[in-house]
Amino acid sequence: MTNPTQLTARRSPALKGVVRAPGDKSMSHRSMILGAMATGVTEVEGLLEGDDVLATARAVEAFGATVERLGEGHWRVTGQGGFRQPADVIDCGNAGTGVRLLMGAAAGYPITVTFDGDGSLRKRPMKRVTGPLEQMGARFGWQAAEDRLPVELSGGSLTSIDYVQTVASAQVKSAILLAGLNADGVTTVEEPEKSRDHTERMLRAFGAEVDVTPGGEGWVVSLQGGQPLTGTAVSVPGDPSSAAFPLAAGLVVPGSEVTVEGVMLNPLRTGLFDTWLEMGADLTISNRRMAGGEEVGDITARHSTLKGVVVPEDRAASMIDEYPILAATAAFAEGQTVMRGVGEMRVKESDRIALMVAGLRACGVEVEEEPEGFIVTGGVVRGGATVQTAHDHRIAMSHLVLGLAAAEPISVDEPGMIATSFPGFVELMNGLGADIAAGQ
Ligand SMILES: O=C(O)C1=C[C@@H](OP(=O)(O)O)[C@@H](O)[C@H](O)C1
Ligand SMILES: C=C(OP(=O)(O)O)C(=O)O
Repeated sequence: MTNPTQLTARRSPALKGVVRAPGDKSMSHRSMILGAMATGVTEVEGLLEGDDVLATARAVEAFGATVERLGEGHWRVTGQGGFRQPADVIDCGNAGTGVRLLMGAAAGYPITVTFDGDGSLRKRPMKRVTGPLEQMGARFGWQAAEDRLPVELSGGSLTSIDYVQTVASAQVKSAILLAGLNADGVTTVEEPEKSRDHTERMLRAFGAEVDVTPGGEGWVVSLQGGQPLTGTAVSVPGDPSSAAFPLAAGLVVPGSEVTVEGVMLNPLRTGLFDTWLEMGADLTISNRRMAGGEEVGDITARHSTLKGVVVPEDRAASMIDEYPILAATAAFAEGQTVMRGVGEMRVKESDRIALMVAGLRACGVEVEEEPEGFIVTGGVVRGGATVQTAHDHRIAMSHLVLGLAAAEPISVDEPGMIATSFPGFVELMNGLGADIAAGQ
C-alpha cells in the first residue's frame, strides 16, 4: 500500500486464516549490531525489514560493516571486528532500541559520532544509557538539549562498571553489556526485575561468555571485557509483539479464528498471552519447537467473551509494548482491566498512556488515567473517531484493531509509521478478512 494519509478500519466479518508474524524486532536489531561488532560473516534469516531495523542496518554499514540483502528477510553482515569512524551523523529514525544499543556498542571504540533520530526519538530520554556509559569512560555532548538527541559520543578506553538498574530496561542492560565487551575488567548489570534476554542469548551464539546468576526477583548479568565475537548464523523467529495484533483481532471480531505461526515464546516476552488467558481468551499454542535458540509456537485465537482483570505489576517488563493492544481488547471485555506500574509507557514512541486514553475515549470507551497506569472499562465500543497517533506504530495498529469490532469506523493519522515494526500489516489483516482501507 502506498503512503495514505489516513487509514480506516470498519466493522468486519469473521476473520479466518493462518499467517506468519514478521521477524522479531529486538533480535533483528541485535543481529545487525552484533554482526558488525564480530569478525566474519553473519547470515540472518527472517530479519524484520521494518523501518527501525533498516535504519540500524544503514548505521552498521556507516560503522564499516558490509551489509547485503540476499532475499526476503535474508541478509548477510560482514563485520570488521569493531566499529570504524563513520563519515556522517548516524540517523536511527524512530528506533529507541537501535540508537541505545548502537550507542553502547560504539562507546567501546575510539571514534567520535553524532546520533540523531526522528521527531519522536528526539523526545525520548537518553541519559538512562549515556549515564552508565559515561561512568565507563565514554564522553557525550548534547547538541540541542540535555538528555535528548542529537548527541555526540566519543568512545574508547572504557573501564567496566557494576550497574544496578532502576527500571527493568533491556535497552539499558544491552547498551552496558555491548560497551562492556570492549571495557577493561568484568561488567555487571543487576536487574531487580528480569528484562528480555536476547542480547545475552545472542552474545553467546557469537562466541562470548555471559554469566547470569539469580538475584531476588531478577538476575545479575556479567561479562568479561576483551572477548572477540565471531560471525554466526541467526534465525529470527516471529515477533510476539506483532503477532499480538492479528491475534487480538481474532479475539474481538465475532466468529473469528486466526492462527499466527512461528511466534517466539521467550517467557520474558509473553506476558500479554498470559493476561489474555486470564481474561478468558480462547487462545491455544501448538507445535512448540526450538528455532534460532528460542522456543516458538503457532498461536490460535478464536473470538472470545473476555472479562476484565488486574494485570500484575511485575508482569510489565514481559509485555511493555503490548499494553496498547491489551487496552484495545479490554475495551470489549466485561468489567475493568487495571494496568498499573507501567510508567515506562510514557517514554516510548509516544506517551502511550495518554494516547491510548485519548484514543479510547474518542471512541466512546470509559478510561481512567493514572500517573503510572490506566483502567479500561469494557463494553460496547462506539468508534466513529479519527485518532491521533503521534508517530507511534503501536497506537495506530491498536486503534485499527479496535475499529474492526467497533460500531462505527475508526481512522488513524500517520499510518506510514506502521512500517516501523510491521510492514505489510494492512495486507496481512485484510488477507484474514479485515476491512482496513486508505482514507476516512
Ligand atoms: O531491548 C529491546 O529490544 C526492547 C526493549 C524494550 O524497551 P526498554 O528497554 O526501554 O524497556 C521495548 O520497549 C522495546 O520495544 C524493545
Ligand atoms: C518501544 C518500542 O520500540 P523502540 O523502543 O525500539 O523504539 C516498540 O517497538 O514498541
